[in-house]
Amino acid sequence: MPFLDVCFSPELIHLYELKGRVVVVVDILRATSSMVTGLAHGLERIVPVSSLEDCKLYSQQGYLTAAERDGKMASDFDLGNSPFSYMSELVKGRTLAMTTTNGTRAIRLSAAADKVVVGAFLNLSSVAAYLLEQQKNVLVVCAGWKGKFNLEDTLFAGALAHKLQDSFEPENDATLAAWHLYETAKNDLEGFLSKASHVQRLRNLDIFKDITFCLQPDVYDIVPVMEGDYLVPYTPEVIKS
Ligand SMILES: O=C(O)[C@H](CS(=O)(=O)O)OP(=O)(O)O
Ligand SMILES: [Mg+2]
Repeated sequence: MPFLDVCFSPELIHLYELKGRVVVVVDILRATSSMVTGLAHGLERIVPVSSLEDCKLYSQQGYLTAAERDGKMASDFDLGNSPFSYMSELVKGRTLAMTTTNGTRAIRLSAAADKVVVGAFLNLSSVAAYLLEQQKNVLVVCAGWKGKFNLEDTLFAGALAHKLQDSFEPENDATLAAWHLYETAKNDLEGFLSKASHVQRLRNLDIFKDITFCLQPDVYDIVPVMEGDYLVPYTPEVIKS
């Protein structure tokens, strides 16, 4: 049986052998939830970039651009980091260059993996189906917050471990911890997260509906998969049928 492991912060990623694994990068609030939403609403592809400067260069090439720092949309870009802005007609058929505080960095740090995909509660079952298709060891990389642990990404890792419990073996205590945390929280994710740091940070910015939206399971059936420099949408066969 393949293994499922969890890396609680991008700062710990150097401890893991990425080669031979599928990495699932998760940033529930809000980067990976927004990526899934955008690709499900017709974005053609997304290039995750690390810096605001690099993102700006893409705009000179005619790309749509999205940039967020400290929860706020950076000025002079087309989109921020709210999933609701990724539902607009503006995204259809376009390529997006995107940079966020935590999520896009975690994706770039995972590049050495055999495959890098993007997970969120919004596409939880599709990510599980994709991993069943691949049959390789999995590492869930939690984007966390500025190098620190967060609850919401760990809950996603636990939810995925629950979904895959008959087909993937927990590699160590990190997976077991995420599994138990999700077991405790699963009946009321939003209530469980009410004191979580980033939930409070977003509330202080008057961002409420994003939190509720990002915690919904299985709204979309696509999995963003990294192909070269771009995330493109993929729908697993079992989800299609
Ligand atoms: O926009 C977000 O939700 C966060 C902002 S931050 O963590 O407060 O800087 O960015 P993300 O990269 O999606 O974690
Ligand atoms: Mg985040």
